[in-house]
Amino acid sequence: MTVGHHAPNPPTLFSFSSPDSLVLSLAEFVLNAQKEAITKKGRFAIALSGGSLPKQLRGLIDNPAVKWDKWQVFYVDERVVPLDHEDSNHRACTELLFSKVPIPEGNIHTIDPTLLDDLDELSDAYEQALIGEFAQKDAARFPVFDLILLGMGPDGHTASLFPGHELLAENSRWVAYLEDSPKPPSKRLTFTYPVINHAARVAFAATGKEKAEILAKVFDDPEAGLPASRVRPAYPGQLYWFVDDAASASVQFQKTPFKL
Ligand SMILES: O=C1O[C@H](COP(=O)(O)O)[C@@H](O)[C@H](O)[C@H]1O
Repeated sequence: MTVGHHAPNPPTLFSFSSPDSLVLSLAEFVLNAQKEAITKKGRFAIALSGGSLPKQLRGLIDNPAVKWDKWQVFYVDERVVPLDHEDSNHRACTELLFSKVPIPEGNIHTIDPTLLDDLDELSDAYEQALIGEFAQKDAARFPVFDLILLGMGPDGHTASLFPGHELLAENSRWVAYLEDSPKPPSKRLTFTYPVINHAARVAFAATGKEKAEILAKVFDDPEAGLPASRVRPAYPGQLYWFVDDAASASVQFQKTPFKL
């Protein structure tokens, strides 16, 4: 990727009147990213969030166009709990998506559940898994995911990057941990902005009127520096938002009719 001196591309905001149209369009969008990635590189590197995101991916289930064997899946953030714990993002993605599709287990990169007692080791090991997938880390290089899918909490957090937290300023580590998450559980691992903002495409999915006030702030007051506003993929990366009309009701920023 040539980052150069270009300003980041502006975000594209898609707002849908029904949950089903959002889900179907998001599936179409993921498939388009998958096709482009497989054509170029023979595999599709994608990172998923937890929270409400996994259920928005149900349009991929029973979809014959998905090349599951080509997917390499990482988690944007993960709670430091066993993989079958009810708070685990991996568990949520497995229950709502992976258990229903033929993805090879080895293509899903979870945190190492044997390292839950040592957060340094746990985050280093996850960073090593990224390095293994994306070649050697050096000062000038970052992993370039084909697609990173994010959610946004009602406080404007994304991944496990929370308003006012020191990790918002992390600019060298790819994976970091926190022990003071304001949203339980308190111990978490998260991709940092250097990873999120070097993806080829980043897409948020956020729905419901409880997200309306914060979504307006993210779009119309980006200087406030909310975690979700700080997602600005480096050029030529693209940023998309898939929201419903309830969430976008107060946003002044221009909405775009969905098309690929
Ligand atoms: O704690 C988390 O929250 C965010 C947002 O969740 P949502 O339920 O409001 O969509 C999520 O994206 C992240 O992966 C998760 O760990």
